[in-house]
Amino acid sequence: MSKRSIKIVVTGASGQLGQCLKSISTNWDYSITFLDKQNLDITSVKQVYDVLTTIQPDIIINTAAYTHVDLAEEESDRAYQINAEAVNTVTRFCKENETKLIHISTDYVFDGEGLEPYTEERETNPKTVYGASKLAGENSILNSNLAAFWIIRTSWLYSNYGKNFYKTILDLADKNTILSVVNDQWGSPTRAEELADFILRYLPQLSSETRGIYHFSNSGSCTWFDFAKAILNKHNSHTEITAIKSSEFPTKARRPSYSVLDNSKITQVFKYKFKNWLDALG
Ligand SMILES: NC(=O)C1=CN([C@@H]2O[C@H](COP(=O)(O)OP(=O)(O)OC[C@H]3O[C@@H](n4cnc5c(N)ncnc54)[C@H](OP(=O)(O)O)[C@@H]3O)[C@@H](O)[C@H]2O)C=CC1
Ligand SMILES: Cc1cn([C@H]2C[C@H](O)[C@@H](COP(=O)(O)OP(=O)(O)O[C@H]3O[C@@H](C)C(=O)[C@@H](O)[C@H]3O)O2)c(=O)[nH]c1=O
Repeated sequence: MSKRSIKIVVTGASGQLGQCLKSISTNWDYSITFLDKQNLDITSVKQVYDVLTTIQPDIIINTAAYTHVDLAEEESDRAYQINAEAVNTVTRFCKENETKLIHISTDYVFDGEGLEPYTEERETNPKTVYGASKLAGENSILNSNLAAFWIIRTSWLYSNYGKNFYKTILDLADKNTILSVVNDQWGSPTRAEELADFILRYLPQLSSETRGIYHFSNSGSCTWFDFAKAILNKHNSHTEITAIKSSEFPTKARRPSYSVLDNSKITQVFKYKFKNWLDALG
């Protein structure tokens, strides 16, 4: 399949990753249709079939998701509808139409009790509704026996688009708030533009040979406190910041203490070189 002929649909197009994909899409010779929730609500089986049958994409990049980690604890049904049932519908469409699927998942599928980076083979054990609903989405793809799919688990995504920790910290700093940030949860911040670039650059290699789960995160690890400090540094902000324990920042959903992803499979399979998280922050 030549690059020019690849027809792609991006779901959840007005979200963070969707907007990153759109912002760099002109660098590529693909025919990409960006569909936000108004144009394609993935929880509507009829819309999924009507819209996608009309477009007949070669590849669907599913960035649509319910990502409100705390609210999901109260809106479990909605989280499962979007992150699990709708993923099942999209997967069914892909299977029936021989469409390839790139689906995005999360480090929160792990319980965070590990002490070393999580490989793709490691047992999952989500502790939050968000994580469990995303895992259910992964499982519907894995159980479908779809010929060509990538499930890309990423972590701590940030960019200038949408809502994310990076922007929240800058907003709080702007308001001159004294920041208190947890220093006992470890992970790997991942620049969303880098993930978007990886997806568009490597998608011609999506095939039955490369199908499977992949971990994509910038290399190295830090705590949310380290990340916040680096964000403030980058923006020459002198806002005061204190390291606190998770117990001092109670949230509805308990985040994993350690959710660093081992990204070496992508390096091995695609010869891809990840940036360190601090270098990626710039
Ligand atoms: N953000 C992060 O830190 C991380 C994200 N991920 C995963 O990466 C993917 C992209 O995340 P990100 O872009 O940051 O998330 P966003 O929340 O920014 O984007 C998700 C988009 O999906 C849309 N959406 C929600 N419900 C539906 C629906 N029924 N039909 C169609 N679209 C819908 C949302 O619209 P609306 O907001 O209007 O509901 C939103 O625009 C997700 O799968 C997420 O789970 C993984 C690890 C880290
Ligand atoms: C804003 C803020 C957060 N925190 C803590 C709360 C939490 O434990 C941690 C992260 O905060 P957030 O709620 O912004 O991040 P959170 O929504 O948990 O981010 C997650 O989003 C989902 C979608 C994913 O898939 C994950 O990879 C991850 O990126 O930092 C502070 O300690 N101080 C603060 O001022």
